[in-house]
Amino acid sequence: MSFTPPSDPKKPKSIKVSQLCELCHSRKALIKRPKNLQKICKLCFFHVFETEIHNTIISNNLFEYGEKVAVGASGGKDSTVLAYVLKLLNERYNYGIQIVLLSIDEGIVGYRDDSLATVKRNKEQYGLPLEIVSYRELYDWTMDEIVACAGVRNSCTYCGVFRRQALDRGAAKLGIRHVVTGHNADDMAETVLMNILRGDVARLEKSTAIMTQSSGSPIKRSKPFKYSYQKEIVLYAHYKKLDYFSTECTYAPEAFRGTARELMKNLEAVRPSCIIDIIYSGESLRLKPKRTKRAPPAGHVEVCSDGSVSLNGGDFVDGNRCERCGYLSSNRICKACMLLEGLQQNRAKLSIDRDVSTHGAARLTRTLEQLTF
Ligand SMILES: Nc1ncnc2c1ncn2[C@@H]1O[C@H](COP(=O)(O)OP(=O)(O)OP(=O)(O)O)[C@@H](O)[C@H]1O
Repeated sequence: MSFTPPSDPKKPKSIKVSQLCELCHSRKALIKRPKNLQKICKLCFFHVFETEIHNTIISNNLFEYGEKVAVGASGGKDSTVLAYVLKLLNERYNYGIQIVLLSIDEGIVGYRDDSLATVKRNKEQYGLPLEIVSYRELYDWTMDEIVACAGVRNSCTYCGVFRRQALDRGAAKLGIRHVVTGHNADDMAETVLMNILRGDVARLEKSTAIMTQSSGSPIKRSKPFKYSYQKEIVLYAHYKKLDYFSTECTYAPEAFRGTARELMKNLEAVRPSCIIDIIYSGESLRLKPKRTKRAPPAGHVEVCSDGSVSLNGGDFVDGNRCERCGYLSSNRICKACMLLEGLQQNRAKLSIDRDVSTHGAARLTRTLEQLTF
């Protein structure tokens, strides 16, 4: 491509060749791509970023024409960029999908309420319908209450199980069978690393799948940002001036995930391609066939030495429904109901004041501190 002359011919700016975009060779390079350190201009960055996501969508046949798709919208950078880019690509390439924003309100005062305000603005900005489903309406618990009852240590376990099911139930309510989330390449690599370090072979096998579907559930999940670097998502949101919420969750990430994240960041600083390389390694692993092991009894909840909760719902039955809540579950009792049972036993013991409308977790924590056992 030819060199673009400066806009004011009287004041010619000498652009060093090294400062020109390495892709169009005409505009000034403004961004060093975190993925491959290429120096490129803003327009080429938008183009490559969007095109790589389009290629991921097409090469993995993520969407069917006419399909209704729910974007798991948390108001954070990843899902905000996902909603924006999906709408743009859907119009540009005519995927023929109908996009809906689906948000889960976990009930974390001072965090999720603020991020949901962002999603409500995104709804207007992008002209997309929004559905909000809350833990309170589904489980009669908020995350603030759960943390006050079960402690902050296991909060990610509870939140993860409930959010997963809540997204499914929210989608089912809307008659949607496909949920897309903003999980990015960094999240993927981090998960592969964590599973390797834990020796969790069963999870390792599934951790790089772009599309997943639980047995017994009609709802599939996909991750169009599987190969998109977090730093590039942030850059895109910044240069596109997207409206997103950037505060970390009140409850710190699971300690081990935090350590794996730190390790990934250090590795990326030395060798940026290691994020993609870890994903490729995960995809290429061939695991030994599994040995069958006798399952613990149904409803068994085991707290491991690292504080994590291991769940077992007994015999695996495809297409089953949970005996308690009636929602689709591959186990006799779904994971959410197993966790709820433990929480309810604690609630009965502690008789926690449920009115958290004013002070959230702080109020409940104080209530707990006043109790004697
Ligand atoms: N409360 C929620 N409601 C709907 N979807 C959610 C919610 N929380 C998370 N998700 C979905 O799961 C993805 C990964 O969530 P995670 O908690 O890891 O947040 P994240 O990496 O900070 O992403 P984001 O920047 O979108 O918040 C999000 O991108 C989003 O698609």
